[in-house]
Amino acid sequence: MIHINGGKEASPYSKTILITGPITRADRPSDPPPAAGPGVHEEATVTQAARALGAHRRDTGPYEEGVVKAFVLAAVIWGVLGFMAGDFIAWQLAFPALNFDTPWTTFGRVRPLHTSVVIFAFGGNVLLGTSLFVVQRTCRAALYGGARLGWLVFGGYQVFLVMAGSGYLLGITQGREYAEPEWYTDLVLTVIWVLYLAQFLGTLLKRREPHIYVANWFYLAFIITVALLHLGNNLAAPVVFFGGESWIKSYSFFAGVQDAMTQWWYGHNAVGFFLTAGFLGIMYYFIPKQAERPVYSYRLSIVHFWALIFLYIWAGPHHLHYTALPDWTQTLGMVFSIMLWMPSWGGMINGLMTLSGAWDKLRTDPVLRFLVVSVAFYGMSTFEGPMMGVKAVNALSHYTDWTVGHVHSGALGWVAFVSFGALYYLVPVLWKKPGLYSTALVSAHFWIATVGIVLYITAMWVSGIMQGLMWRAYDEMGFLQYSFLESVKAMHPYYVIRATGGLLFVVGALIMAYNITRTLVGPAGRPAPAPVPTPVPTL
Ligand code: HEM
Ligand code: HEM
Ligand SMILES: [Cu+2]
Repeated sequence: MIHINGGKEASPYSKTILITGPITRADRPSDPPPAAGPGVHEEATVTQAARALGAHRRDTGPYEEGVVKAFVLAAVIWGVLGFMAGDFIAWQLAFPALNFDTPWTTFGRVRPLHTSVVIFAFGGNVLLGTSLFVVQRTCRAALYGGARLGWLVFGGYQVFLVMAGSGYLLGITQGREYAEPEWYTDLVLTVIWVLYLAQFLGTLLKRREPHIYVANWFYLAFIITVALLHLGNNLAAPVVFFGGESWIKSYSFFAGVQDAMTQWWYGHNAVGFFLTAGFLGIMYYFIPKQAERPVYSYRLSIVHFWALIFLYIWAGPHHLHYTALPDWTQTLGMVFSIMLWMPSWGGMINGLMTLSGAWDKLRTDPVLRFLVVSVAFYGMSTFEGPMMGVKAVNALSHYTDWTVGHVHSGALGWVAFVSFGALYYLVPVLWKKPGLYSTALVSAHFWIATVGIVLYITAMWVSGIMQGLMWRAYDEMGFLQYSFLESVKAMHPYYVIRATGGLLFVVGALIMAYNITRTLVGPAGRPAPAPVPTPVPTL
């Protein structure tokens, strides 16, 4: 049934049609039949959620967008740099001469530079930018703390990134994966993160929309959990407090296997909350917006949220199978890894099925293609992950390139693709352009990057499994059949393929940077092709 404003679902938005029930053909004869599935039955929640999601259609209130623009541009710049660093180390693995025999350019230093730039600089700027955009729009409230706090968070975060990245190249590291910065850089991040939390939470609290849209739940879980992880993992004592050459060096509060577990509690949950929960927030806002459809099932999104955050926290020990970690802890990690498959696929289904009734848009809208394919990659890597969490499988995959392939199907296919989709969505909206400079270039980016990912991960599957099998092969006398060096040599062709795939990914990102730049500086921008008329019933 449809209530025009003034019906029993009294709404502050005049002239707004609020749809509180399943749309039937009788209501709007031109509409396609409602999509099947739980979505159409969750009347109250769906209406609230759809209202939160669509709030800004009616309200162009004074949102703080300057800082969001800055995050978007920073993400593009850091992204290109981080992908280039990744491809550089990929070529180094194929051709070691590229280490150039200087300490600053060796694999050992550039590798953490790569991981930190792509995760924290590219991914981080995407997350901070989109979260500050989404929370304002879905809460119908301007940023708490205003532009001043926003710019403080933005500037402070970039300072942290430069401090961390330059430290790696100079050889300053505490050697904890994905948490390499030393204590003084950690402290800077702590302050910035608290300010960011205050800004996000403050905006939530002053919301004018009663419902807290699910994307904000995911963002909030990301912000709070990353704070806890950061504090727990970085508990360390500087060796010398004042003066001396070693003032930057510190030692962890933990020792031995406890230290290993702390690191992987952090490392695993950095994947779960930085690379997953935050980006699911992006999925839940940008896919419905770009597809112009409501989320497939709002109820599933809530089950998805609680199941995911509850299960993720326990699976960290799968990074330490067959180590000194007690056996029961490893088994716990394995069991929770397998259970994680379910909420992950719940999320994937919710994202994909949001397109029900709008699949045809994939033909004409490459931005939506990025978003949807990212969810497919999310589904793939969250199937592969639980499988690799099984001890018997991990016995083969651990220490091999299979792990690196798994990482990048998540990182390139899911994290980077969903980010590209969000960035392409945001640029015309933020800069108030009729559309992107070129949809054809978005399509080119999509295909080039997709081929790049496929080359990357298939090469890693082959080389990873080959490594694992070569390392465990014995001859009839019981000796190892291959020396380590033989396995390294066997990897060479696959490293070349991976680096070529990486090059394609970089080319794609440069195309994006060009397209976005032309959109910003060019004449008002070429209008996007007229969208295929689609009914937008429940938004
Ligand atoms: C052009 C794109 C990229 C290329 C060519 C690339 C290449 C590489 C290479 C060669 C390594 C080292 C692998 C090893 O030690 O054997 C690596 C590690 C890593 N990269 Fe990338 N990368 C790219 C993009 C990304 C992105 C976008 C992310 C995250 C959002 C990412 C996250 C990581 C992580 C987490 C590792 C560490 C993996 C592990 O320890 O298992 N990479 N990358
Ligand atoms: C249900 C979800 C997932 C599970 C159960 C899972 C499980 C695993 C397992 C078992 C490993 C190998 C540990 C080892 O042998 O050292 C691993 C490594 C990794 N996974 Fe996942 N994974 C999941 C999803 C993802 C996603 C979506 C991403 C990226 C966005 C990701 C990023 C990583 C990274 C970066 C590593 C490498 C860590 C390192 O050794 O440096 N995972 N994961
Ligand atoms: Cu993990």
